[in-house]
Amino acid sequence: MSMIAAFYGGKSILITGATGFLGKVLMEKLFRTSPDLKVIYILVRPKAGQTLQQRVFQILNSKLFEKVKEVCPNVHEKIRAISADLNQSDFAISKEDMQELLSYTNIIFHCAATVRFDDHLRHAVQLNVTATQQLLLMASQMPKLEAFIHISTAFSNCNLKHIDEVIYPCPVEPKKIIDSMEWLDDAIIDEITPKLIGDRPNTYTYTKALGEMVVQQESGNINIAIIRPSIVGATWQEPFPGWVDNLNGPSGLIIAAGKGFLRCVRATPMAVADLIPADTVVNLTLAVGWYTAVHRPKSVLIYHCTSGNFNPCNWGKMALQVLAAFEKIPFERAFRRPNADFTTNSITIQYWNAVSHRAPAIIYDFYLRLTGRKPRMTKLMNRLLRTVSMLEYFINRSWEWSTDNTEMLMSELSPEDQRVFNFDVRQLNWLEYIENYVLGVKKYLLKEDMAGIPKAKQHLKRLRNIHYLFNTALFLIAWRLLIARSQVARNVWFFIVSFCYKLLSYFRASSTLKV
Ligand SMILES: CCCCCCCCCCCCCCCCCCCCCCCCCCCCCC(=O)SCCNC(=O)CCNC(=O)[C@H](O)C(C)(C)COP(=O)(O)OP(=O)(O)OC[C@H]1O[C@@H](n2cnc3c(N)ncnc32)[C@H](O)[C@@H]1OP(=O)(O)O
Ligand SMILES: NC(=O)C1=CN([C@@H]2O[C@H](COP(=O)(O)OP(=O)(O)OC[C@H]3O[C@@H](n4cnc5c(N)ncnc54)[C@H](OP(=O)(O)O)[C@@H]3O)[C@@H](O)[C@H]2O)C=CC1
Repeated sequence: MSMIAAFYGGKSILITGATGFLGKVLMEKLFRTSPDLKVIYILVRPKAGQTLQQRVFQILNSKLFEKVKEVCPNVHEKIRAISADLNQSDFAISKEDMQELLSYTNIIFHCAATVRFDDHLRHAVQLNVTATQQLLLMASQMPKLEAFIHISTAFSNCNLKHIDEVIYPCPVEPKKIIDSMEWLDDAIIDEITPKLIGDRPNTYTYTKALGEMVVQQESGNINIAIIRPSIVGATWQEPFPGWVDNLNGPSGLIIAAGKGFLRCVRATPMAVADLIPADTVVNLTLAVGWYTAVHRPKSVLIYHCTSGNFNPCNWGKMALQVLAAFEKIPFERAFRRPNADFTTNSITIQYWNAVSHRAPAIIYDFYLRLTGRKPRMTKLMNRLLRTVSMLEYFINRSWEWSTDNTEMLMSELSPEDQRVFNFDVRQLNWLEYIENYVLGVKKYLLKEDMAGIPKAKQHLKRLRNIHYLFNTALFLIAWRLLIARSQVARNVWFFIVSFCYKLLSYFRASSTLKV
């Protein structure tokens, strides 16, 4: 019997960010392995014209929850969606709901965050720092609370090369930042943002670091732990391989590459691609929840959830694996054939962006205009290149994360728990994982039918022929223009033609002699 699964039995669990990518996988695993848990409270905001109930209904009816419904048929009775907006004071939770949360919650998993790299500092601070502070205040009033698990990111200290499982202080205290956001206007915040984030690449990593400081400062008597996952990718094994439901991290780029929009990037092939499957993060998170509640460590323990030091794979190798997966599982209606060129040179990437990305987009838009349709490719390409430029920081560097706490926890688990809550990525086969990832992107993000694969392969063949034809025509035109203008080019051309002619005569003569 799994001790961790048994631990969550009968518990009231509060999850923030349960409608997000990681939150859903966390909720699914909890219901599947501990169907006898009492209730999961989720803080949800109404969104895109959907009520809370509609949002919960949509989640429970997704493919992700198919297995859960078998082991926990009354799952919908065990989810209690609470209307909340983490941007509001007291999260805009009603008095009755707040009272219920304070009275019964045993465990908190704090997953909610803004993960946008370019979010305005005010908003990023509100969600990633102030909301964390407010949640800790709530937690301090919960008599039955056993553990508070905060999800941060391995990149909260990406300004360092070697990162230990400790909290590194930021120069300006989080409380001062929170206060200043209340009275500074947007223009001033914009001006001071680069100074505040310093050598971090964006407001996301900076505010996640501030969030960790808040956790440490406000921990009081609460049993707290912090999980720092690296780049979270599709599920590896559970509930099934390849599940993914948003474009963050590599998923959007896999689409862009598979559809042939993105063919080259400024990336370092040898840099470590520290991807971590979502189910691995969730397994570690649940194990940490159990360990923190049962063993009550004296200080806030931090757990790195990374793959680099256990089972490293670099971007170069990963891109080749992605390309190999596209051969087997092509995406429908690709714009161009997938390709993966890497350069670290900023001039080369400018050239490639012009020739390989912008020029085909402009030509395609010209074709759309000619055929009476609205041009859209140039706009799409510009947005894609902007996105890629924001990810460049992470694909041109390698980091070392120490994993002493994570390894310690692994050794504390019983063999059964190590199996049920597996977070040992040494067992991960990257080739297999990437293939399932690409399959998952095709099925769950693009919603493409597997039956369309032969047609997609045909389409790629056609694109390859068009590519060869186009290049040959371009070469002949360029050469013809050159010959018309340059004596040297003409001499080279006549030399090549006469050389080929002589070679042909020689072979013809020697074959006649043999006969
Ligand atoms: C698995 C291996 C990968 C290999 C890739 C394929 C290789 C094949 C060969 C290809 C050729 C070369 C490619 C090689 C690629 C090399 C490897 C790249 C791997 C990618 C590495 C990712 C690194 C991530 C680092 C993360 C570190 C921190 C991790 C965390 O803690 S948090 C989670 C990370 N957060 C995010 O990812 C959020 C990022 N997104 C944003 O911040 C914003 O969306 C934005 C980029 C600023 C854009 O904002 P906008 O206001 O412009 O609008 P919007 O958000 O509505 O989106 C605009 C359109 O762009 C689409 N989109 C959004 N995100 C992505 C994305 N990550 N990739 C691609 N496209 C994205 C969005 O859908 C919109 O589309 P539209 O509606 O059609 O306009
Ligand atoms: N994905 C990744 O690569 C990594 C993620 N992480 C961390 O993991 C955690 C989860 O990330 P992930 O699941 O990928 O992110 P998502 O963007 O998928 O989910 C974010 C969640 O936060 C909720 N949320 C955002 N704003 C509010 C608000 N004002 N009120 C209530 N809820 C809100 C969202 O709700 P709604 O559905 O209403 O928008 C959603 O449920 C984050 O803390 C992130 O920093 C760490 C490392 C890597």
